[in-house]
Amino acid sequence: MKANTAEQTNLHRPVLSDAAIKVRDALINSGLETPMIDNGLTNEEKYQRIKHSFEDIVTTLGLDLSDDSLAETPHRIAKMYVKEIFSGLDYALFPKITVIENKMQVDEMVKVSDISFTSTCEHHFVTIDGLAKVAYLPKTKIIGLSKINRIVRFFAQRPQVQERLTQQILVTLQTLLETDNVAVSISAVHYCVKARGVMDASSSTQTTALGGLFKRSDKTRGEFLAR
Ligand SMILES: Nc1nc2c(ncn2[C@@H]2O[C@H](COP(=O)(O)OP(=O)(O)OP(=O)(O)O)[C@@H](O)[C@H]2O)c(=O)[nH]1
Ligand SMILES: [Zn+2]
Repeated sequence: MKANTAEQTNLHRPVLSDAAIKVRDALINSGLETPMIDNGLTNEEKYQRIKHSFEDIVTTLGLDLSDDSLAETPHRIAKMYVKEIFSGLDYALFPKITVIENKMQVDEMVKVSDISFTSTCEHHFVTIDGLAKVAYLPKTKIIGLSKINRIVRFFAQRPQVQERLTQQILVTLQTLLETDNVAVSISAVHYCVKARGVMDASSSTQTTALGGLFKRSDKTRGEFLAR
């Protein structure tokens, strides 16, 4: 679906930060971008269409949309999709990144553990509940710690597969920190495995993405993988 003219589309398009543009380009170039199409829709138009589609789904299931508990459900889902659980599809919402020069010449590992997130499985659109661990060896740049959590959350707010989420966080930090020496590990419970289908309530999935020294050096990898 195309908007009427390119100019009209651009009017609705917020300016992206330099960091968001760099990260988006790096993901496209590495083949790790989420498969997306440019349908030219504004967030308001997306909300309206999703709301309308969910009215259809709810009534097709035979539920009564005039019931006061259900009446607002299509609105709630549309709002949740666009503004909350899939908001990471919109690079205009990429977190403001604070990167500072490594004047203190830190060269030992910076590691952030137990970053909690929820995401959504792109095969079934149900919850993924996970913890991420992220580390890097500073080169010329140091990143504000909370920005690591925000980057994890941003990419989690998309329909995802865990392997891609892990790699997207890796490439994003490599791009912003200008070093290959980054590592990401995620442990997550997939509700498409737990709450439906095979109905396994106890399994979890571990994925790891390693760059530079984290891949090449047993010692660095060991230090990252240890708690
Ligand atoms: N590799 C990977 N697979 C995932 C992830 N999330 C869900 N899946 C799997 O995607 C697969 C989709 O398989 P299908 O056979 O097409 O779907 P299905 O019939 O609903 O499969 P079941 O879940 O086995 O009932 C399932 O095996 C899911 O467990 C993920 O993050 N990574
Ligand atoms: Zn799934």
